[in-house]
Order: sequence, then C-alpha cells, then structure tokens
Amino acid sequence: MQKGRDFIKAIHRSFFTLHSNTSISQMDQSTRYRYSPTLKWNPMVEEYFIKAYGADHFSRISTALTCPSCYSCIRVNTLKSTSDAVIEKLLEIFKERGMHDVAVQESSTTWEPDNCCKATLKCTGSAESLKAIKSISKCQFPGLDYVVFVKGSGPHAIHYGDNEGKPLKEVIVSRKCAEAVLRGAQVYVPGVLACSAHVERGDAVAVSVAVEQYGPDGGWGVAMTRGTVIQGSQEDPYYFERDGLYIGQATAMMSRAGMFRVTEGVAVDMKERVYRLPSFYDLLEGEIFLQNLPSIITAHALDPQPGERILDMCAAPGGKTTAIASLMKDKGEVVAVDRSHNKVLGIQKLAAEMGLSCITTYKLDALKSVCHGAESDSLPNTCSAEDARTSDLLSTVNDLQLKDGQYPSKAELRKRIRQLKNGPGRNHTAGGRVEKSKGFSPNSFDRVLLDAPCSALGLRPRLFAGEDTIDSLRSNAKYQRRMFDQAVQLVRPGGVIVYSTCTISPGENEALVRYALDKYEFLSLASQHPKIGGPGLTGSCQLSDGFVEEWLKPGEENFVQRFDPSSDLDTIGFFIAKFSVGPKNI
Ligand SMILES: C[S@@+](CC[C@H](N)C(=O)[O-])C[C@H]1O[C@@H](n2cnc3c(N)ncnc32)[C@H](O)[C@@H]1O
Repeated sequence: MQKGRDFIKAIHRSFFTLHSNTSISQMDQSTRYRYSPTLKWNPMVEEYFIKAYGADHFSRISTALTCPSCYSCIRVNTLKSTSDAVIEKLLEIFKERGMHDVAVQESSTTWEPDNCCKATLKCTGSAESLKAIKSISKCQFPGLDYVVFVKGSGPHAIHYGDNEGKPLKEVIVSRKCAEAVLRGAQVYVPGVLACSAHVERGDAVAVSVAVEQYGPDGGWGVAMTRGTVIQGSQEDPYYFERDGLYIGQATAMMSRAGMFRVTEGVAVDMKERVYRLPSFYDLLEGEIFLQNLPSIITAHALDPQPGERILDMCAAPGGKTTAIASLMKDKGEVVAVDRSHNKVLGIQKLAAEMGLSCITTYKLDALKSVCHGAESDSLPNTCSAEDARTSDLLSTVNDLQLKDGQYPSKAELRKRIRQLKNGPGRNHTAGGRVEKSKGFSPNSFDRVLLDAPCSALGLRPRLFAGEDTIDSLRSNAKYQRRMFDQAVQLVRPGGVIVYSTCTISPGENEALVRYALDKYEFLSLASQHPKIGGPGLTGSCQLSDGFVEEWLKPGEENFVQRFDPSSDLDTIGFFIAKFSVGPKNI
C-alpha cells in the first residue's frame, strides 16, 4: 500500500519538475484539448520493431495503432439475410436515430487489387455534418459482397467550450474504457477514474484518459486512484498527464457523487467524439456480426468445404468459427475448442444466434489437443471425459445403423452421437453444459485453424503498449509453436493448416512460419484467396542478447498476408499463413 502511494507521489513530483516552468497562458489550449497520443513501448521492443520495419514505418504503425479504423466491417450472416437487406435495415435504423444523411456508397469504383478499399474507405478527417456515419457500402473484393462497410469519421477537432476563464469540468476514464469509447462505446461507471468537484447531472464535461506512465520504481502504472477529484488547474497533479489525451465531450448522466457510489450504468453520455463510429450493440442480432476484415479473410484462406471436418483450436468468441461454418453452408462439422468454459458457452450462444448447427464445442487446452491410444479410435474422433457414456451411445448408434438397414457416413454418425449426447439442438440453448474433451485422434481433421493467442499488438485503438517485453513476446512464440505442433498432428495428409495472429510482432508471425517449414518437411506454404494483405518480412533479426530470429526466405513473402495498420486498407495489424500438408512420414 505504502509502495503504491510512494509511486503515485514520485510520479507527481516528476511531472511537476518537468512542467513547472510552463505557464498556463503559454499553453495553447487547442493543443492541450486534442487527441494526439504517443504510444509508449518497452524500449527493447521498440528497438526490435524499428529493426524490423525501419524507424519511419514503425512510427507510422505506432500512430495508426492509437486510432480506430475509420470504418466498421460487418459480416452478413448469409444463412439468414443478404447484404442488400442488411443495408436497407441499417439505413432505416440510422434514419430513426436521426442520422438522415447516411448514404449508400455506390459501387462506382471498379475493383482493382490496389485500390479497392482505398476508394471507399479512406478517412476524410474533415469536420463532417454527419453525427456518426458517412456511408454504407458493400465490399468490392470478389467473393466478399456479403461484407458491408459502414464508414465513420475522424479525427475531429472538438471545441470543449470556454468556461469564462474557469477550469473545464472534466472526467478522466481508464485506458480500457477510452479504447472502447474510441470504438463507439459509452462511458460506463466502472470506467470513470476521476471527476471534477461539483459535477451535477446534465453538466458538460471534457473526457480524457489516464494512460500508464513509467514510474521511478521502473514499472508502469496509473498515478491515480478511483474517485480522485480533478482540480483543473496546472497545480492539479494530473494536469500534464492528460495533455493531448482528450477523447470527446459528454453530458454527465449522474453527479460526481453518483459516479463513485453506484456500480453500473452510463456515467457520461458521449455527445461529441474525436472519432465517430456507429455502435452495433444489440443490432440485427443473428443477421450480422461485427468482425475485422482480416478475420473474415482468415476464414476464406482456410477455404473450408461443405461436408468437411474442421478444427478451430482457439475459437472463442467464435467469430472465425461462425465465419467458417457459414462458408461451409452449415454442412459438415466445425469443432470449436477453447480452454475457457465461459468462452465456450459464448461460442454456443453465438452459433445459436446465427442459426448454425454444424458447430460442436468443447472445453480443451489446445496444448493437449492430440489424444493417442485406443480411445482415439472412437468414432467421434474426440476422447471425451465421458468415454464410457460415449461407448454406450456408440452401441445405440450401431443399433440405429442396423434398424436403418444402411450405413450412414461418419459425419452423419458423429452428428447423431452429438444429438444423443446433447439432445436436439443443444447449441440452441443458452447457458448450456460445456463438454470437456481429452483431445482428438491424429489426422482426424481436413483443415485446422490456429488463430493463436498472441501479444495482440495489432489491435486498434491501443493507447499503451509498454507492458510487452522481449521476454513476453518470446514466451508467446514458444506457446504458439507448441500449439502449432498439435495442429500438425491433427490435420490429415492432404489437409490444410491456417495460422493467424492479431499482432505486428514478427517473432509470432514470420518466425513461426520459419519454425514450421524447417521442422516439418511435409509442410509447404500455400497461396491464399483472396489476397489483400501485404507481403511478409524476409531475412532475420539479431536481438540485443545476440539471439538471431529467422523470418521468411526470399520467395516466401508473397504466400503470407500481413495486414499493416498504417496501410490504406486501415485494418488492425494481422498475419495469416496457410500451409498445405503433404504425405506425413511420422
Ligand atoms: C485470438 S483469440 C481467438 C479468437 C477467435 N478465433 C475468433 O476469431 O473469435 C485466442 C483464444 O485462445 C484461447 N486460448 C488461449 N490459450 C488456449 C489454450 N491453451 N487452449 C485453448 N484455447 C486457448 C483464449 O481463451 C482465446 O479465446
């Protein structure tokens, strides 16, 4: 406790020493109340990324990460609706909400690989009359016309008002809260860290964010405890910390006392935002799914075919699982596993909402995905914790086969076993039971997706990146390799593995590909369709401890897709590699 207080005091001291010679009159108010964050990195990680990308490119990536993408990407559930129907419904909803000038973007652009999205999506950055949305358009990439883009706008310069020389009323929110607000969310009570004195319901407040600072003890922290009173003057110990970190103007929905007394509800209602993006919360449930473009492309790269058996190894919340099942027209089997019980329930709920019945879910540690031995020969190709029950069910299925007088396909048998175990349409029940699996038989899947847990250093908007160290990036890479080793065993010869991450870190991307190709001779990189992302990184990088990280070899770079957050496509940072699996000699 004392250590925490010392940390806070020390941070205050360091800020005061730094800024005490600056008078408020010297400060340009328009500079202060702007949004221009600088992403903080661990110095060694920054050095590593500068080696990988070059200083200028990395600086652009770093800046892009602090902003949301200027459009929302919606995947239409083609089993329930069409892009045209969704666009019509959204226009109707936006009209009801008073956004009259939202327009359908005509597909005037003829598609070319390099400018498809540039033409429809580039942010204008100008002060637009629209409150939230500029236009809605269908994606122009071939085969992706079920993807709808809803364009937002920003960054907007916001006039926070002239409070007749008195300090503005303000609210400071947590970093996580601010990142959500930049994506279109509201400010909920738990996200509020500090508030000016005497704020009453209905007051206009300037909203800024508290970002982690490097403390004198060598660690990162937020030098503020929840409930702090903002003074608003330069003597305010938090004054300079939030310089350039203002995300919009809001109306207080409760008094200051209320914000720190109640435990839930909207604390302030965002009226003017630096970035205006629509919220799709609770909108057209089951018909649409808000999903990043690279994630949608990942499902296409896997190229799942109706009737196949697919494994999604780290599946929650189920975005790619459901995208894969839709591409398969809900025919075949998508086995979705995750190690978190609640997240598996979430996948079941999503599958039910989207009306997808070919998804089977299990709680499983992907590091233990392979099940060897007699158990693995069981028909369902999963070694469930309930093997005894499974064998009873198998004999029931055998009876069914005899009664029917014909032998159904393996996929049909698996489906019938599932139904017997779970009852009809278990995926359609909310809060159901989560089945544990002990793993699957080797070579039992046609295709495997490993959308690996990673450092997530491609996610946007991001206001802080200092907590990742070279060591943490390395341990992610080790974890990913162990998972990949499992994927290799589970996929059948002739099958496909797709590996993806949402990080810009080459150690978790190109270095994984190098590891895979060097270790498994029967793996080769395969072309991906559609190919929208840029090439991968070739060569190697020597880290500060002398370790040399090997990336792609020349000629391999165009097989992978690297989505660069600073490119015109304006996506999150993302990486996709696709492997063809040849005859195995294991
Ligand atoms: C990048 S997210 C997956 C996102 C998902 N594929 C989607 O598109 O919706 C990574 C997931 O891996 C899960 N995970 C992490 N370690 C795991 C493990 N050892 N076994 C299974 N799942 C794991 C996490 O719970 C998390 O849900």
